[in-house]
Amino acid sequence: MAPTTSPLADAAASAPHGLETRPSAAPRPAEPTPLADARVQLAEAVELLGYTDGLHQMLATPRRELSVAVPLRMDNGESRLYLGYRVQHNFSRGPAKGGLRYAPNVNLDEVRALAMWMTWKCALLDVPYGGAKGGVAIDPRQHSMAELERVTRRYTSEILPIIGPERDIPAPDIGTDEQTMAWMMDTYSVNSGYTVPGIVTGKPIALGGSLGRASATSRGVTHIALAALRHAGFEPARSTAAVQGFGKVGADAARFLAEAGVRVTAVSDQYGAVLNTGGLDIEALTDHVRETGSVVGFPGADALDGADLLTQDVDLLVPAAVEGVLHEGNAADVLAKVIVEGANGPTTPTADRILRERGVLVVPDILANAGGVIVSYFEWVQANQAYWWRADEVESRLEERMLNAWRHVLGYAEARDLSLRTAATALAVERVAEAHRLRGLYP
Ligand SMILES: NC(=O)C1=CN([C@@H]2O[C@H](COP(=O)(O)OP(=O)(O)OC[C@H]3O[C@@H](n4cnc5c(N)ncnc54)[C@H](OP(=O)(O)O)[C@@H]3O)[C@@H](O)[C@H]2O)C=CC1
Ligand SMILES: O=C(O)CCC(=O)C(=O)O
Repeated sequence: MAPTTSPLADAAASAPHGLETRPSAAPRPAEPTPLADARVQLAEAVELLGYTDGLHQMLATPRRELSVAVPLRMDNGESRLYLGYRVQHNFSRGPAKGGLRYAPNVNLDEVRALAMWMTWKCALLDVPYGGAKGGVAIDPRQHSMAELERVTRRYTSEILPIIGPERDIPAPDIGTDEQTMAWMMDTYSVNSGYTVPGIVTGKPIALGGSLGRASATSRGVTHIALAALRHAGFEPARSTAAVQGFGKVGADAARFLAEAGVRVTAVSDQYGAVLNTGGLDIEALTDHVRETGSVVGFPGADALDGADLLTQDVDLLVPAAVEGVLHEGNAADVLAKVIVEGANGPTTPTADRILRERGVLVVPDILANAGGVIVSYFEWVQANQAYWWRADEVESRLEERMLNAWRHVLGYAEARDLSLRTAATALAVERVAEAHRLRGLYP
């Protein structure tokens, strides 16, 4: 029988009574925003590549943006109205691709930034997509499964004119999951008159999803984290780590790191953090989160302030929650020597500069968390061919692509004395600009 509440709503319903969300970091100084951060990163790459202002403008500007109103009839009969967005930043290399986020603070500028990062990520990993992102400004924890289904179907209907397996292919992001993708696929298919599995990725396996997609981002983060630790002179089996965010990316990243021998000493979620310097039992912690809805109160650890997670004395820090958590107000206090960005946009340009000056190796989001879109690409290929691969095939192809990209970015950065972020962005931007040039769109 179909469940009547979502896993997210279940978690909220069972969260310890009175638990409040906590800031993910010490308060970030007022501006800039993720969009400003993304634009600074692009400008640095453009300067390095010596591009014209016209090409810079072309690369900076989303090709298509749609804002939609999403009315919701609540279970109690009341009505609400939510705002939703889909931004297609670029499709010069193929259909636009990127996740759908449900979070209360979603806004158009944030979605624009996330869409731009998707363009660079897809180009860097050489998957044949452009970049897109979507969002609805809604807190999924405040809604029943039935309400989330209605919101998802309505949002999908509103953006239907601009999505499609050859146009723009959504996937899960913060606050959405494979059930969300199943509703999107059904809504699109009903409107098409036939089943279109290639319209979304991150679907349930039973609907044509790929083995290995659910854990792909975290596996990719782990491949990169182990390579980066070794590059920085750390033996993973003697290293320690802290992970911010215990959702789809953070929880599995903590598990895979622990399986690789890394001592994961601290993790956090919206409600707070937990610390055990001897190493957290990630399996027991996962059970605790399933039962209570939060890492807070885990009996095998001490309580820690969420903001303090980022400044723990560990070798590796994996921010895997939201943007802008490492900023000029806390970058100097970070003790980790390696940062691997599971989240999109967790480090501001000012923090990047401070961390680089302090010798901290920052592996940027567009490389570190690309495992998700790589296996989304595999899923789309499998769905379009109606032929599915074994889990070990998916995982070995994922590892090969991640490590090839790591070596490529590292080599480019070292040859030019660049940060990994500037190197990765420049490599990606160059590929997108080349596509523009070949298609005749060079201004
Ligand atoms: N899912 C994917 O395949 C990919 C995701 N990403 C990026 O990874 C990051 C996490 O996404 P994902 O794991 O999918 O999302 P989830 O919704 O599954 O998990 C998000 C996690 O972050 C925590 N969190 C949310 N807001 C805050 C906050 N303000 N402060 C502290 N913690 C917070 C949540 O806490 P709580 O559990 O209490 O809600 C949760 O643990 C995002 O930046 C996303 O864009 C990047 C590539 C692919
Ligand atoms: O799997 C995808 O298509 C995109 C995942 C995503 O949103 C991201 O990489 O940020």
